[in-house]
Amino acid sequence: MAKFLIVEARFYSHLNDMLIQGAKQAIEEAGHECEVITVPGALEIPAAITMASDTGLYDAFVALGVVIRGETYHFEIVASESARGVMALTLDGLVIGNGILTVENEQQALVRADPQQKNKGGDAAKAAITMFNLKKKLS
Ligand SMILES: Nc1c(NC[C@H](O)[C@H](O)[C@H](O)CO)[nH]c(=O)[nH]c1=O
Ligand SMILES: CC(=O)[C@@H](O)COP(=O)(O)O
Repeated sequence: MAKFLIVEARFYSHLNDMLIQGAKQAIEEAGHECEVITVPGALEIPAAITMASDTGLYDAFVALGVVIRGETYHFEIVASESARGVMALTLDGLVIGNGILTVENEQQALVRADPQQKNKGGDAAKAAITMFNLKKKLS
């Protein structure tokens, strides 16, 4: 059994609750444990994963959040830089499933967050589980 940490950026609570539900279900169905920590926005996710990883308490991470396009260039910064930060950590060897939605509007986010529909939280957790298993096999 492995210890997963869900790092969620609580910018849109109702959407995050759905992402977390899907992710937790996938982790628990696979027989693993999980905890959840909360950060303010998607830009804080990579730093929080780094801090949590440094504790040595966690085997794998799931990044969850929702970035919805607004009127300015800020969307591009939050969407791209959060993904870049998560990707940099994976290339350093951390196991992370990226479930940060980057969408045009709330309706797109709802369909993707809902565990009964696209279940992107569950998909991100399953990706982390697969990569955790691969890391174990290759090390
Ligand atoms: N606009 C969204 C943000 N913006 C906030 C940033 O992520 C960050 O918390 C702030 O710039 C302080 O460092 N975050 C989201 O998760 N989703 C958004 O739509
Ligand atoms: C993701 C965002 O950047 C968004 O929430 C910010 O909106 P705006 O560009 O209208 O300030």
